[in-house]
Amino acid sequence: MNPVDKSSLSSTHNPLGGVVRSMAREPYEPAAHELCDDSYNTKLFKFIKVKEVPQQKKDSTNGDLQNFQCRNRMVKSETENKRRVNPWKTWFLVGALIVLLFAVVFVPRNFPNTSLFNRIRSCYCSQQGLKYHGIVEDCCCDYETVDRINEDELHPLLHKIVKYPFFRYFKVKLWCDCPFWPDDGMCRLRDCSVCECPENEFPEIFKKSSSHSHSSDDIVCQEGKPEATVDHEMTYVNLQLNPERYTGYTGPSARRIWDAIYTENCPRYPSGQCHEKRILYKLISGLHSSISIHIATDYLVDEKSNTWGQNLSLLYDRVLKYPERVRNLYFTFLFVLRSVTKAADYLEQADYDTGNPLEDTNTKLLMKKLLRDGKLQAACPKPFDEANLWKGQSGPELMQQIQRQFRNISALMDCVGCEKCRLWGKLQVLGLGTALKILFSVNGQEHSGQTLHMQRNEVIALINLLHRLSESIKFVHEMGPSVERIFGKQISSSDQIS
Ligand SMILES: Cc1cc2nc3c(=O)[nH]c(=O)nc-3n(C[C@H](O)[C@H](O)[C@H](O)COP(=O)(O)OP(=O)(O)OC[C@H]3O[C@@H](n4cnc5c(N)ncnc54)[C@H](O)[C@@H]3O)c2cc1C
Repeated sequence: MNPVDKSSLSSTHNPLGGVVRSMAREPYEPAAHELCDDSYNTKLFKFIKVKEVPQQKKDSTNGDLQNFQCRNRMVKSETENKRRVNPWKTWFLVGALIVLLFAVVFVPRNFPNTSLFNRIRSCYCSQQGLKYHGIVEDCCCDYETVDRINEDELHPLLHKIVKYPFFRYFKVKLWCDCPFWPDDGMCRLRDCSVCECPENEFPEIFKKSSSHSHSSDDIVCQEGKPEATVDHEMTYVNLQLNPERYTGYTGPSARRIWDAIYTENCPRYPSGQCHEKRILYKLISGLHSSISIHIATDYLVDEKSNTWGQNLSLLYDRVLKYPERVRNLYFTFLFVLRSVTKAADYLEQADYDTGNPLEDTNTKLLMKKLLRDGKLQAACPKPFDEANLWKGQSGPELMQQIQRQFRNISALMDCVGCEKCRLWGKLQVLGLGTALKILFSVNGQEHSGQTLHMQRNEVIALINLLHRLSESIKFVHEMGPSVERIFGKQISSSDQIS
């Protein structure tokens, strides 16, 4: 071989911006990457062979390059020999590779609760710096799975379902007296008020009572005064026209209600206390987070020009800054999701008739898809395990205590001083109550031994609540990390200044 012309060593740039190296080389001492780049085989060659090439050969007459090529050939042929001699080794390696691939790709996707893989995954996630990873507390599903399944399956389905007539008309008694204190709430925005449906808008069939598989709705004012239960006070509201969003309802009135809920009806038991006691607090806190998230995502950013948009600092200040509130949101979502899947047989058979055959058939089909979703069942078969709750000697007593507290919380919704907040407050509290009722039931039996039964309004509330929570989870998952980076930094740098 001719001596190498150094000018031919020059590198050129390829059109994609990478560097293309000339083939010619200087007399050879092989570059590190040529002998041991990260390819497994090259390392194998190096390991097996380099020692066995006699040193004199390297320095012999044909020069280093030939030496290297020769050495490489030798290494290869040696390896090939070894392969020929021992084919089991190759098969063993291929087998190991397949098992590894199976373990990394298939098992975690299909058996997300396999503890070994959860551990591997949580290690991986903590390396990625994710704040929420591992199993959602007291639940049977991890954060990553919830995010994935919500984004791919649940949210798109729920988003369609709630638009169908059956789910978009909610029957509500918006004006009841507050049973605890004189009404004090005043909402300053026009957006506080609810636009009620005209008589001819909501499905005729809803007006007729119990000719359906759902029993007729029996809505009384929560303070339980029968004289207040006059049907003309009932209102049908089109939820699609009255979205949950910022209303300007704030100050002492709103604060008083949250305080009453937390301090009197679902105190925050220290962790370590029996988890039945903490459940109600976590459910309400998760719901509170979701309400705050909806305020933040649909906010009146400029009152003068009536411009609506996102308020990310509010999202951070009220929810993201407190990881416990985010965790409670995931908990509440899984709790409600479990109640929906537990009641799957009932909900699948339910009558979604609104007098519009095409839309009603679609509602039924989508509900079936939601209830029997294969990916959900594979990834998170039992989002929450209620089997161990309310057991033991104090079980029945605890259950009654929660029911009592929950009735009080429902009654407090009549004290919410803003119509639209009251509408969504009542709907979501009814949804939570329905979820509890389903999970209190054993094998579809309510406690008196009666078969589980749901009113139409309860089904509407349950599914709309699940949709609200699903939307909040989606938003936190998509926006959370960047909002935390921006606002978390601002806070820590202002902490440093002060
Ligand atoms: C039932 C209900 C429905 C409402 N719906 C709407 C609505 O649709 N649109 C609207 O604009 N306003 C709504 N509001 C008002 C809204 O929730 C706030 O009360 C209001 O915006 C004032 O917020 P704040 O900053 O004072 O904190 P608030 O949200 O009122 O919180 C009060 C206190 O509760 C604690 N807290 C806050 N979040 C959590 C949590 N996730 N878990 C545990 N503790 C928590 C904190 O100590 C906080 O200081 C509603 C209020 C109620 C009671």
